[in-house]
Amino acid sequence: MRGAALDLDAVTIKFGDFTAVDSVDVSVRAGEFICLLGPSGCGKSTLISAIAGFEKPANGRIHLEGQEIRGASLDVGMVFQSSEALFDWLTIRQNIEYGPKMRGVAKKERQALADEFLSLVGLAHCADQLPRQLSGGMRQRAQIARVLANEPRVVLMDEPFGALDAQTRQVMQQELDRIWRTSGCTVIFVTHDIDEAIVLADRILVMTAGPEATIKSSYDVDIPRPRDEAGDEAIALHRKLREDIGAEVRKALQGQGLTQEGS
Ligand SMILES: Nc1ncnc2c1ncn2[C@@H]1O[C@H](COP(=O)(O)OP(=O)(O)OP(=O)(O)O)[C@@H](O)[C@H]1O
Repeated sequence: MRGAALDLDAVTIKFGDFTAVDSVDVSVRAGEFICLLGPSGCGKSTLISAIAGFEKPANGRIHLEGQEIRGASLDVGMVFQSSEALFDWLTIRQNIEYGPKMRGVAKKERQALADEFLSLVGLAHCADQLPRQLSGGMRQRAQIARVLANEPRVVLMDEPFGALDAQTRQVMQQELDRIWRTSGCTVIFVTHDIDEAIVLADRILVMTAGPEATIKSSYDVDIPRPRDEAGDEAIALHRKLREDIGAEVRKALQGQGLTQEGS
């Protein structure tokens, strides 16, 4: 699997007269791990929906390795927060084989793909179970395997660990770090959790409060992997990000009339 470069050029996304995202410019390197942070409701999901080809920008363009993204494609996979995205009547193996089957991959080859990704996410022993028989963390691993079995070049993740308890979340972050390095794909990961972004990202992008949200700042994370969120560098970066995002959250709350100016 090979990651793809992405170029977002003046991307604006509207819902009717409402401009959710305004003029976003971002270049992502092939194989890069980007985390997207920002106040609740600023437009993170909207932006990655446009990269997935689910939303069409009102202005601007998104290119994957120079090809304009005009709709959903197998090059871009999406992992959602809810593991209900799995088909609950299919076994884990059948869920993983579903995408390859739909694109006409022969039975033997898709069985091999399923074996490869079941083993990559550590679920080989659960292949024949149904999603409801697995824990939340295991279901999220199955979702990741299902997406990777389509051999995407870019994986978009919308708060994939948001519903997990703190311990499971930490294990899943370590697992994702390993899976990403093995698979080589480009990842864009939406999260509310600053520590999660610090542990995972090559680069963290902070969005402004919406409407008309855009990219406010970009932080290269040069801390050696595997990372410890309690290390000095991580703590210093956490502080900077908290201030940066906090200013946007206050703006968003003021916009909703919920705080006084300067509070
Ligand atoms: N289909 C839609 N129709 C109209 N407005 C929408 C639609 N989808 C999103 N919005 C609006 O666009 C803005 C951005 O929403 P979005 O879900 O992208 O934010 P977010 O940063 O992902 O939020 P959160 O962090 O809470 O998940 C919000 O004001 C939201 O109400």
